[in-house]
Amino acid sequence: MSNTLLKYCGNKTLLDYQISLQSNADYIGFVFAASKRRVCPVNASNWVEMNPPGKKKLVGVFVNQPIEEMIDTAQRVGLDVIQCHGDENVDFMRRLRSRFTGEIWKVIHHKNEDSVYSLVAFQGLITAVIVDKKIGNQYGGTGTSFDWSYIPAYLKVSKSLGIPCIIAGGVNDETINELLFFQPDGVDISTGIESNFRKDKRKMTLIESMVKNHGKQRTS
Ligand SMILES: O=C(O)c1ccccc1NCC(=O)[C@H](O)[C@H](O)COP(=O)(O)O
Repeated sequence: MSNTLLKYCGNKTLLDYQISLQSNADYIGFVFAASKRRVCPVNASNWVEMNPPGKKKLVGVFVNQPIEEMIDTAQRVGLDVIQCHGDENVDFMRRLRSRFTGEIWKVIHHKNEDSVYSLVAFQGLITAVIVDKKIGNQYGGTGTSFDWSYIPAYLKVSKSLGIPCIIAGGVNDETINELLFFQPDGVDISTGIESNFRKDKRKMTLIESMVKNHGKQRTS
């Protein structure tokens, strides 16, 4: 079996969430930030109450939002992970760390080599890093990849900090084999598991078989 962590993000309806629940994903994400995938905490909390996530962990995605809002949403929905997907700085992350006992993930929007080393400043404050692509004021969910030749550098730095490195942006059934070649710790997908803006079970199954087969090749 592959040990690559899998997160399915941007679950926008009860049906999306139920489809993700039936998948082999480790993490299920809700976007609580400005986005076409934004969900309201009351709806997400009702869905979770009706369909408890079992062993899967719930992730809330936020972009430059107040800590109080993150904590309220985390408590209401029962989030295991707060994912800061904006321009949150070290001081903000330190304050969040002192208020939230669960996992905290921080995005790095890859621009250039400096982006790789910007991760070091968050040492001790975050439990995983997500590397993603930002386009204009679209902080995530763009369906577009950053320059993957930088992945080995991100993996090296995150390993030295003792945290997993999760790759996001433009991952789908046509690109995932190329990504798995780099052996990331985790993969985060939103657009690539959708058809007509709704989560697609068939695409998830295809991606999961590729992740599983890749794991087999690595260990045999
Ligand atoms: O998904 C969004 O709409 C979104 C909007 C604003 C900030 C973050 C967002 N998504 C965060 C994620 O974790 C996505 O899975 C990640 O950006 C990858 O997206 P995609 O390229 O669509 O697979």
